[in-house]
Amino acid sequence: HQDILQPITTNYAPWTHQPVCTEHLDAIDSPLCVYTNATFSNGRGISIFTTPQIAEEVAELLPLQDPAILASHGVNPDEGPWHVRELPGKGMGVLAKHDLHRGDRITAYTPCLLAHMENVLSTPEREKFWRIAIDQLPCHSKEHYLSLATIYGDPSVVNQDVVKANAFEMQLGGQMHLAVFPETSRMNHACSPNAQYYLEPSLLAHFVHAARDISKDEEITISYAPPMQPHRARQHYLLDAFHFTCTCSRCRNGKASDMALEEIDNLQSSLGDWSADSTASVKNAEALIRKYKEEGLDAFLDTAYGHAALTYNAVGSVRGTEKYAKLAAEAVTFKYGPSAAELDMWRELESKPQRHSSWRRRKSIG
Ligand SMILES: C[S@@+](CC[C@H](N)C(=O)[O-])C[C@H]1O[C@@H](n2cnc3c(N)ncnc32)[C@H](O)[C@@H]1O
Repeated sequence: HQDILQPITTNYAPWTHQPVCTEHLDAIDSPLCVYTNATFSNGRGISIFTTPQIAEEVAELLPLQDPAILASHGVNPDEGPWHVRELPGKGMGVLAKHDLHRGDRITAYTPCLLAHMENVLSTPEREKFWRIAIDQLPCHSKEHYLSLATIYGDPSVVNQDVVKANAFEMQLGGQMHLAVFPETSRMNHACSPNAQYYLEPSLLAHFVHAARDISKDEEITISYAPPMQPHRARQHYLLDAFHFTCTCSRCRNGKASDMALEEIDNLQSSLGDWSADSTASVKNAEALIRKYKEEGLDAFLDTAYGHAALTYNAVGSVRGTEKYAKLAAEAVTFKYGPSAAELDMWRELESKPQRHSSWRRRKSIG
């Protein structure tokens, strides 16, 4: 009975349970196994359904090697500047506990489930393994997971249903995985969201920051759908993937929002045209930023700020370049995280505008 009484052993370290595996799957040339660390991050726990090779890579990541690393990055706090409430027509939602400023961190959490994206297993087979993954989590995490929203409401596939309604995609070991972050899962969608998220796979974490100022008791929203797609395409995507009809401000005025997108598109084409007869101008760059803000697209301003930085540099304005390269870097950080590849370029442009290939390239245009 010793084994039964002590199911948690160190034999599989850092995993606390013996991995449970499928047979070899030819399509991915590997089995997939459930790996659980039930003590992860002060007993929050984490279960990963992935290949043995990727599990080895994950086991080497800092959060599994050094228990203090997540806390030092402010990940998995006990509480944050938000609370959950029932909202008319949306189920639960997340509201701001107090006023928030653009750039403030809202949530930072690790997932309780990470599952390799595949279409090899049958639905019942996948459910069997994902159920083991969730069952092996500490009680409070399992309960939290099973309390989340579902799409179909079919209890026989509840573990997949929760993933369908709540998962984000996270790249691990070169393969896409689905990740469920229970706290962040309560955030609803808006096509003009006031918050922006990014994933940091090296920390196994998901971060959300305010994309503009948010008032106390205002709902905190993120975008589930590509925000620059036309109204019909966004609606279609949300209905198909999440089974709801979006009634956000941009969707209530679908025609106006499509016209604004067209204007944005035209301005971006003009600013991206480096030929001699380009209509690019700093006036157009400023108009583009205004248009993004009017549409509530603050979370996606990196593109507009980037155009502005290059346009100001192209007419030899160091001040304009510095201002917008800095804002572009900041917007990129909110959207892709502090290790985003584009950051170096904007920082370089901000510190040495004259060295950039765009310097005075349109010196005749004002
Ligand atoms: C990730 S969950 C968001 C939290 C969810 N409202 C809850 O009660 O847990 C996704 C589900 O929330 C609902 N939802 C999200 N955004 C919505 C919106 N803008 N309008 C209506 N329902 C929404 C949909 O049912 C969707 O499938």
